[in-house]
Amino acid sequence: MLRSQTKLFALGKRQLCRSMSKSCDLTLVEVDDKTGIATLTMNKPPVNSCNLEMMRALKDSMKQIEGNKSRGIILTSSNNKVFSSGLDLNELRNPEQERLVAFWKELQEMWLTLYLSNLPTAAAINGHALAVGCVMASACEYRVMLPGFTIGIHATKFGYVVPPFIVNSYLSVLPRPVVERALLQGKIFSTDEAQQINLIDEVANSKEEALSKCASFIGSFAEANPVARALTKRQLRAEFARTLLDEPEAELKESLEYITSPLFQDSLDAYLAKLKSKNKK
Ligand SMILES: CCCCC/C=C\C/C=C\CC/C=C/CC(=O)SCCNC(=O)CCNC(=O)[C@H](O)C(C)(C)COP(=O)(O)OP(=O)(O)OC[C@H]1O[C@@H](n2cnc3c(N)ncnc32)[C@H](O)[C@@H]1OP(=O)(O)O
Repeated sequence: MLRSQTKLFALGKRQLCRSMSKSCDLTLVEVDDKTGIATLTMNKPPVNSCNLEMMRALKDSMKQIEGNKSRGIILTSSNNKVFSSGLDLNELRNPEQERLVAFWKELQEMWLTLYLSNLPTAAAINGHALAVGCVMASACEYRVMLPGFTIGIHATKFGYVVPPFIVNSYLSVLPRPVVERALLQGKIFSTDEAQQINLIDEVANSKEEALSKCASFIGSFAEANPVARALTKRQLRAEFARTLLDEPEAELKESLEYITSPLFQDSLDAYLAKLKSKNKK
């Protein structure tokens, strides 16, 4: 995509600058003037983990793209090894109640905004997509992945119960028996395995090729009336979004109780220690 053909803007600046000093643009949005397709790039070093500010930036960017009358959204990463490492586990560890409430509500809203977007959505998965990273890719309508990476929801492997809307994200892409086995095993798929079970739609050999394949998918709706398309999509997806649309407070309460339980905190401590020790060896 040529720089001259794109409009570039960034969100999350103010939020990030309050809590971190490393970088100031959590998300980047480029709109191709010719196609009208927006590329939404996750840009939170080192591994695009989703903390409160990141999810807010993602949600705000998606709303801004919808408001700008773009023709579609391609979600991707500025990191060429990691699409997203999922929720920022530090947000869940010994959380301060008020921040945890804001964090979980933001997760609910970010997921709903992406899952029910009026626009065609596609993910150019140019790195590992783990847990909520996989959930975000699954919430899109189309997925193109680069070889040599992994994708999946491995929560049960490290002792976490999978929330219903995360189950639904998988169910909107994969058949129920496949979802059941994958979630219960905490299975992480290679690019090839993901293609075999249709968790991803295509494999591309470079990020440029992945973006181009995503753009072609979005272009395939050129003949569809955007309003009719959006309302039909909402109808098709409403069932899986029902819990969060109708009873977000109940889902929040259940999740908060679970996250703050000693059982959850103990397994999180052990998991984080394992993750950190990897880099000390
Ligand atoms: C009864 C009813 C209950 C209903 C249930 C309700 C609620 C349940 C609540 C929660 C359920 C569980 C939900 C889970 C969703 C999630 O998304 S949890 C996130 C899971 N993600 C992971 O496990 C990914 C772990 N990361 C990796 O495997 C690797 O980092 C990587 C992505 C493959 C990249 O590897 P790479 O070698 O490039 O990088 P490093 O490993 O060196 O990482 C760099 C740096 O970043 C830290 N880090 C990585 N991932 C995270 C993360 N997700 N959160 C926080 N920090 C992360 C890592 O520790 C390194 O830090 P450093 O050593 O200090 O440099």
